[in-house]
Amino acid sequence: MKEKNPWHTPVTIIITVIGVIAIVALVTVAVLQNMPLLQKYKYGIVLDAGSSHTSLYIYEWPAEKDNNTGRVEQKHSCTVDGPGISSYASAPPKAGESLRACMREAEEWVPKKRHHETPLYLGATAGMRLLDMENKVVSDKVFEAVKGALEKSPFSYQGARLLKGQEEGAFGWVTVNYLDDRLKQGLETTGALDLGGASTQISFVSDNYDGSESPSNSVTFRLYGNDYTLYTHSFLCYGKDQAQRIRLAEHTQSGPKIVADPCSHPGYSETKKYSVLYDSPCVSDRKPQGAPETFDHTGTGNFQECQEVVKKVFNFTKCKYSQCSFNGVFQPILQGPFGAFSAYYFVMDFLNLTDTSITLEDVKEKLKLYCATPWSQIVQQHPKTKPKYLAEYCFSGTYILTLLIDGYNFTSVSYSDIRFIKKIKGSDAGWTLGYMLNLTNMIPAEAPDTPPLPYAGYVSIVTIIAVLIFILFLVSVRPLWPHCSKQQQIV
Ligand SMILES: Nc1ccn([C@@H]2O[C@H](COP(=O)(O)OP(=O)(O)O)[C@@H](O)[C@H]2O)c(=O)n1
Ligand SMILES: [Ca+2]
Repeated sequence: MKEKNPWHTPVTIIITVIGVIAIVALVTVAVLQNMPLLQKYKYGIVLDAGSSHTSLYIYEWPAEKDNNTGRVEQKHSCTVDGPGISSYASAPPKAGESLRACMREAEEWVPKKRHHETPLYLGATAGMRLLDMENKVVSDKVFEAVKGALEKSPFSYQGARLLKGQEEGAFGWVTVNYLDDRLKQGLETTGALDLGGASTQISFVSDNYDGSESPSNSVTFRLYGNDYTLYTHSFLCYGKDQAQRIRLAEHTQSGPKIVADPCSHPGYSETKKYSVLYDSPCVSDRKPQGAPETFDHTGTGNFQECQEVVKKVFNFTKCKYSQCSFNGVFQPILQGPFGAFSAYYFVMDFLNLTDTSITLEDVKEKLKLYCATPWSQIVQQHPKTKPKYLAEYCFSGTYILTLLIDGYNFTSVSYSDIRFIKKIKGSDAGWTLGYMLNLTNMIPAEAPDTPPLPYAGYVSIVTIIAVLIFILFLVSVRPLWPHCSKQQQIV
């Protein structure tokens, strides 16, 4: 008669069932507890009130990772119809109204339940800096109008203010390096070159610059545990639209009726008003006395002569520092790769010159041919581009080369370190993202604590260990298994 082991059936079954349930529960709890929360997103909105136009940017990031890195992305952008807010000096309320369509668009892009917690910022740059210098009362009225419009939105309005040139340069640098993932990884940084309509910024880190020479050009950051001393400078009036005015002011000092301009195409001819040309603090003190009301702006299309005229916009004579860029402004030795965005990109893209593997000599040759092309041909080749913009690419291309080479001291070798960029990983290069990251404290000073294992590795290890424990357990209770009991009996 078989002797029945009183332990083996009910006990092993119960132990096994409890063991399985315990392991499943352990793994489930561990996995659920540490699982990234369902992907919920947060949003931030920044309006870039530039001299020529206003753009609205919506940024998005996973809700549980406010403090983490490389995750903020541009979700949408909207270009405000009409000119920049500084152009509404004679009718400030219209500056506020102009923002309405883009604000509505933003309401559609940001999920309704996030509206009230979405920070909304407006930063104004050189157009408003000039208006502020010209007429503070009017610039305050324009700010009041845009504030009124933004306060009415369902978002969490955080203020509309004039950015300092230094902030504009530094936040452009933060944007470029954040998007390139250079800050978190502590890699060599990329310099930032921003060309606007009314001002231009250059920002870079140089081993030769510790901030002691010309401290007003230094901005220090501690980001992800790394210290940076950034050199930055903003040249007011050296955006391409104001530089164009300064250059034409050179031509019109004697108040002529006809201006033969080497930076305009042969056959170009347009009647322009002296009062409009000189309506800017960048040139208003040079307005010729007794000039006629208008002048005929005609083109001769000569690149070399255009270069000569453009060079006169810069003052290279005085420098009280160890070295300067221009106008007596300190600049350390250029270092590292550079990203050139905004109008640098728009102009070079139009001229098919964004590829910097094209040598500087070839770039000049191409520009020479372009400037010499008759205006009628240019208009015919670009039927969709507004003639107002089309008329200026020869000047703008020449200005960009002169600013880079003669102004900032790029050489035919270091020119190839420049990348002309519009976007990095889907987000526009510009100061807005860096501005928002700073104001929302989204870049920590110290490197964030990261879990020692990635999530998938953690789940795998918990599962493997649990299964191993279970197998060990089964092996340890093996003598209680039915067939083992039998074998013991036979022996
Ligand atoms: N599609 C575009 C958009 C802007 N732009 C130019 O890019 C510049 C942008 O300057 P901005 O409005 O940001 O002016 P700032 O306040 O930065 O000086 C202006 O000169 C525009 O004419 C362009 O050339 N093509
Ligand atoms: Ca700008």
